[in-house]
Amino acid sequence: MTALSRNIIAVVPAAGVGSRMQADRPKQYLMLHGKTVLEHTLQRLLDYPIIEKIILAIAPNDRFIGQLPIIKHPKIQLVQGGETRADSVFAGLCCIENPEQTWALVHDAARPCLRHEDLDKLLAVDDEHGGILAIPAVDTIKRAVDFQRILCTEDRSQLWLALTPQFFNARRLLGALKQAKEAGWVVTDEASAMEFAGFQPHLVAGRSDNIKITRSEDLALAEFYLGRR
Ligand SMILES: Nc1ccn([C@@H]2O[C@H](COP(=O)(O)OP(=O)(O)OP(=O)(O)O)[C@@H](O)[C@H]2O)c(=O)n1
Ligand SMILES: C[C@](O)(CO)[C@H](O)COP(=O)(O)O
Repeated sequence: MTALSRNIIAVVPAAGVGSRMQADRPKQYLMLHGKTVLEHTLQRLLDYPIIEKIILAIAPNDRFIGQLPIIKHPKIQLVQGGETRADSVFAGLCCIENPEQTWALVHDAARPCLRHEDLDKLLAVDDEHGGILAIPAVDTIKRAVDFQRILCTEDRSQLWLALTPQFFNARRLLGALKQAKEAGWVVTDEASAMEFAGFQPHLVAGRSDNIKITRSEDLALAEFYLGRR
């Protein structure tokens, strides 16, 4: 299948509670430059023309989404998320009408600083393995024992930190997520399900400012990054 013949649909998991943020609301609804984190993320995807549709997975009890005018955009479809991030992604993928001909671009709602230059690089991937944005490890990495004592230092020359978006043929990803769940395999990103299914996704070097807003100290950094051209 050539890159030109495939449809591209974004799936945005946004059904988390943001427990590590310890805020008064889920972190995707915290404000940066007068807009919610989710609005920033959605706008980055809406502004990238070859993304045909955005399937947004939200929590069943989400009481904030209705306050965001952006969700009225014709390209955005809401779906109920699940217990885990992988469940939310799976629910979004199930809304794709033609998964054989569609590639899913899965991107965390909590990563609002995504740049189109990284999407250009990631969307060049079009083989069965798919690919993810990632950054090579730049710090020394330690493996710990139970009481946070150093067990050993890892060889970081082949270690990368996975980001999102992660980009896969939707039918293959649906099958991989189903297979991993049935086997009780813990899936923290889409690539780990694809790996479990025997694929070796490409690592596409991305920008280190594509941060995931996780803890309170990440907000100021995200605000700084969003303020830059
Ligand atoms: N059941 C879940 C859990 C997470 N997510 C989404 O997956 C992304 C990455 O997850 P994470 O950063 O862990 O978000 P939370 O689960 O909300 O954070 P925490 O683990 O601190 O509770 C977020 O956009 C989050 O909204 C989701 O759609 N469904
Ligand atoms: C998908 C991800 O952002 C890749 O690094 C990460 O695995 C999400 O982890 P989280 O604990 O659900 O934030």
